[in-house]
Amino acid sequence: MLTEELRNEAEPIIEAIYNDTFIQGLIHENIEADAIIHYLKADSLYLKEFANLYAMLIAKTDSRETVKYLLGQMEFLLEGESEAHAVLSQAVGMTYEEITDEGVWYPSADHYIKHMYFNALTRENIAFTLSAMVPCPYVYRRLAEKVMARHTFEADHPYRGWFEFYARDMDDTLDVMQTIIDNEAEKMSEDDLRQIKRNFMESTEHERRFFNMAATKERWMEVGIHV
Ligand SMILES: Cc1ncc(CN)c(N)n1
Repeated sequence: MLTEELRNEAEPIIEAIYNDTFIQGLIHENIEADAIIHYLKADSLYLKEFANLYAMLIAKTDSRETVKYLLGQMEFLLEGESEAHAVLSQAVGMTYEEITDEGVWYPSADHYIKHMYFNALTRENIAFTLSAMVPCPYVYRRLAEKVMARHTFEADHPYRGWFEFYARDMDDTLDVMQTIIDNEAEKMSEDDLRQIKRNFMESTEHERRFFNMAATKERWMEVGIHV
């Protein structure tokens, strides 16, 4: 199936994310507090836009079942993955609200989100946007699986809860998204299939860039334009 092929092709990028500074910093508890704060400021806005994208897809589908699924996903996102974010904000000794009362819009997060909006705004078939959205739950679950398989965390490890949150089955999310994509892919032209694949692989790389954006505390050059 198409999504199985995509998951296999994404594996080396996810392995690279595992070896990059941010995840290694969480595992070895030597990540800078500023990098975590940078991540949370960006991620709070990212999740808000992700919920908006689900809303756009609701308007495009005529399947009641898909509408119910998308609404459920919005609900979950509007919780903002608070459990995972709480682990990180606790580790830096601040509340999530303090850190994210002004979320900040950094270049790599901007690129990732606009990649998804481009598909939502130019394609009627929701499979195109979903193929750009599915690496969001998939990469995090695959990363957490790798970490939990390779490391044993003490009960008091500050980031254990973060990995456990994402290792916990997001199966229903992923299965539904992947089923919709695989079903739509059956009827697609070669060109459209290439676009579906590009969307998925680019978003997988955007996930890597997002973590590196936080690790390097990436900002816009023109500070006057952005906070
Ligand atoms: C950028 C990003 N990608 C994925 C996730 C996990 N849903 C997240 N919280 N943030």
